Amino acid sequence: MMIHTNNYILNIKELWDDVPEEYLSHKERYENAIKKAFIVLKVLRQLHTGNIQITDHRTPTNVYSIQDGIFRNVNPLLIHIGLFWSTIAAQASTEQQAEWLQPDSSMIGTYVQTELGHGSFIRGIETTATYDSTTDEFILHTPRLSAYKWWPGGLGNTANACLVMAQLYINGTCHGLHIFLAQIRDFDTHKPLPGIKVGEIGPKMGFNTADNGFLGFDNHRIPRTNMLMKNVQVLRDGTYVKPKHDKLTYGSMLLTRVTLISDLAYQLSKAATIAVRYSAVRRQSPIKSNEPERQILDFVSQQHKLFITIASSHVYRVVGLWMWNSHKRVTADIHEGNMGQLPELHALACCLKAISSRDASALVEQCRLACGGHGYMMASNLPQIYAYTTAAVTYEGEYTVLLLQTARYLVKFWRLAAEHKPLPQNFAYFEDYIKKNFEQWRNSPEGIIEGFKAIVAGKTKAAYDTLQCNLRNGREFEEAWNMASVQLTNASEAYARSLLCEVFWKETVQLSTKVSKSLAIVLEQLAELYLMYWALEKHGDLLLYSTISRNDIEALQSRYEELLALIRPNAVGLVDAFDIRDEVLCSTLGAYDGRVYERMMEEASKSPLNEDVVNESFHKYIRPVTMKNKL
Ligand SMILES: CC/C=C\C/C=C\C/C=C\C/C=C\C/C=C\CCCC(=O)SCCNC(=O)CCNC(=O)[C@H](O)C(C)(C)COP(=O)(O)OP(=O)(O)OC[C@H]1O[C@@H](n2cnc3c(N)ncnc32)[C@H](O)[C@@H]1OP(=O)(O)O
Ligand SMILES: Cc1cc2nc3c(=O)[nH]c(=O)nc-3n(C[C@H](O)[C@H](O)[C@H](O)COP(=O)(O)OP(=O)(O)OC[C@H]3O[C@@H](n4cnc5c(N)ncnc54)[C@H](O)[C@@H]3O)c2cc1C
Repeated sequence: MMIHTNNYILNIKELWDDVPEEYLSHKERYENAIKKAFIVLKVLRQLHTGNIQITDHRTPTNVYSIQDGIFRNVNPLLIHIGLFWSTIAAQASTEQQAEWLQPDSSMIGTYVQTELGHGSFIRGIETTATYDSTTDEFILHTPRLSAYKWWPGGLGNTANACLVMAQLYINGTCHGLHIFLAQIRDFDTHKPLPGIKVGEIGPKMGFNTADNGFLGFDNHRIPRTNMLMKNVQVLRDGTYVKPKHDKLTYGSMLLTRVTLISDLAYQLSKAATIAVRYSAVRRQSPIKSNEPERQILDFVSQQHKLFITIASSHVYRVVGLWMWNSHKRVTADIHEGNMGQLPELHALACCLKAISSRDASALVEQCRLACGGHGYMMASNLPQIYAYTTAAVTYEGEYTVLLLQTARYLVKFWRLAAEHKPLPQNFAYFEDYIKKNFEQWRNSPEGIIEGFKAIVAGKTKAAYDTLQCNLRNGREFEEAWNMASVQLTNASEAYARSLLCEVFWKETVQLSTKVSKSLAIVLEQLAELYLMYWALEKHGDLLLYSTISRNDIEALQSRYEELLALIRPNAVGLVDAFDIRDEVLCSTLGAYDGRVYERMMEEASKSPLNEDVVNESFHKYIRPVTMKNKL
């Protein structure tokens, strides 16, 4: 069968709600979401097996973006689709993949890593997998309360299998963290298997249909062949065959961090679409007293809030794709046994995941605030987008923890520079900074990129010097590192920003040669706006570490304001170009037709509190008090 994905899915009636999700209980929400999840899964499986083919020349990610509208919240199978299968595909041996990756598999899985006691510091994970050579099995065990798995999406009620991260023990020796496939519920009855304690963790700020769960093992046995064995093996006699790199087990986190950058770009484009369209419809106060009230989009301060969101969505789309391609390249190298590029990819993924999630949640919130009171309504969908986006600052590697990973990488290169050892080309600017080869400031995108590199060098130097000073004062390395950690995270953040500016500008300039002149102008305006915005935000750092002057900053401010005016006529066109359907935006404020007030009234009429003209609580609680007072 040939289908157009959007039309096909939009026509599946059971996927679309009559009653807004906010009015359902926690349990009803899950049940509604799981019904839809299995309809979506069926479509994905049909696409995968080729039973249905799409005519819109896109990939299953098309289904992924439409699902934001279907679920409004989160697909309870997100981790099953996004992490369970991809981890098996990346880390299981060919034989294991042949057995487990069947399109008609009974397994509904999840990725079970975090515990009540440990999330960031995964070496501290306490769940054990002990090899029993007499039976050729691993025994999974939760030794204490803090070792209970806590958080995995889909675990609460849905999954019947999972990939568990546990400490591997063979003959009393701990070999560190490894991944094991464990069945946790009966495929037929769905009851937890003996030795399994599993449940749901309760309501959260968002992700309320994600079915996050807890899990404990009481000496639960699984076959030896259930350890994921592509990169590392345990043989029948208990021999441990080491991986080529001991962090290959962490590969799923790396991949998800890379994927997330593009997902956050998409969330930003949704928020920008809602806020810009609303700002074109909403009129509030005249600019000159004798004129009619103006669209709030005409206020320059409103443009300042919104155009950076449009630009940031483009930045993360471009950089997300750039990282995706790097990941593909490095993975191919790893297949060939070359691990050389893995540390760089890890360092980039860490800081870019951290900054993209932090930027995205701040900008989504900025869009919500830019919609005034109406942005506070659930029906605007901005609160839900915020709750979804801000979770990404924490999951898949907490913000600060990831920035500190990138700092390790920066400090290594700074040490090389300080010791006058050869540096890779992309860190040659460290040497320039040490030799005080400062470029004359240029008020241009290229000049700003150079300025950001000077900030990275200056902040890495400051962090490194503090670290050395702490060491000289007799501190042990880890303690000295902790004492310098504020400066270290600052250096990482600056590094991420310089990468974002450089990659976005270079890719935009390249893209501009391939599109029409009029489109190229707008794309370059957006890219320039992004660079100017951040140069102004970080002007204090530029003054500290580059050769910028006060006059240069004033000139940047003028150019920035000029860019806001240049982008204003295209603002609505730019968000329309994100091409997000009303059914996906789910917003009274952001629909294409601009019927904001009509939609708000229509949505309000769905409130159960409007079902009765007089709510029965009046008779029970209000009247006895108010009537008594009258007497
Ligand atoms: C229809 C649907 C279709 C598609 C969907 C597709 C995609 C989905 C898209 C988006 C997903 C959206 C939503 C998902 C929602 C929720 C998902 C949430 C899932 C989770 O949260 S899973 C749990 C994640 N947990 C973490 O991330 C924990 C964070 N902690 C760590 O990663 C590590 O502990 C650490 C990196 C902080 C430190 O590790 P360590 O202590 O073992 O290591 P050291 O600090 O000692 O470092 C040693 C050395 O190793 C290097 N290193 C560390 N990690 C890696 C790595 N991953 N790769 C390579 N190298 C690594 C480190 O740099 C050190 O090197 P050095 O040379 O010594 O400096
Ligand atoms: C919505 C959601 C979905 C999730 N889904 C899954 C899932 O499917 N599977 C799964 O396994 N997990 C999942 N998680 C768990 C998630 O990965 C962890 O919460 C995350 O990795 C952070 O770990 P933590 O909660 O232990 O935070 P902590 O590490 O306890 O962080 C608390 C504070 O301590 C600071 N801190 C911690 N260590 C350091 C350090 N070394 N240096 C400096 N500061 C430090 C942090 O910066 C932070 O400020 C999910 C979480 C959420 C919120």
